[in-house]
Amino acid sequence: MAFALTNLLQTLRIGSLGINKSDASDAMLVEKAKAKIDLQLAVPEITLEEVAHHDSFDDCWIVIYDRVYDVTHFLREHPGGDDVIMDHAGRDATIAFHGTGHSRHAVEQMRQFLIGELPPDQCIFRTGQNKVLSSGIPD
Ligand code: HEM
Repeated sequence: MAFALTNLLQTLRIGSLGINKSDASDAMLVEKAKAKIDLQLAVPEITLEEVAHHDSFDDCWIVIYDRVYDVTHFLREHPGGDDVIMDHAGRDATIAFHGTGHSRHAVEQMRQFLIGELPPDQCIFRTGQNKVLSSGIPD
């Protein structure tokens, strides 16, 4: 299903380059397809208390912008070193992550480690007036 939707998105992108198609209707279809893909990426809620249990080199979760990432297998490959991530193992690493000024590539790479999101009452970046506004951070 995801494969089919990806194909659809690619087809529409090519179509909207100008071959007799309404850009507006293309855009609408793309938005609908994206929404379906987003639904498929839905992840479970994980509390900060649960995250705190995963604070070791062999089992390392971190929170970035209210989302939970299992970076256990990424630690050794991290271009910035394993120690800087281990400093935040089992905890919120948002400020450190953002302060380092990670590239768009890093933000994209992060998606593959996503395992959950904080419950709404523990979110501090994506709730109420505090919606994340930084460019490059996943929607
Ligand atoms: C899943 C989470 C993370 C991913 C996918 C990730 C990815 C990357 C990547 C791809 C780079 C190379 C430079 C770039 O493209 O921006 C990098 C560098 C770096 N990262 Fe991360 N990172 C993550 C978490 C963190 C955290 C939590 C810290 C905490 C301080 C951190 C600190 C650094 C540092 C210090 C560098 C080196 C910057 C430099 O030498 O210019 N990263 N990271």
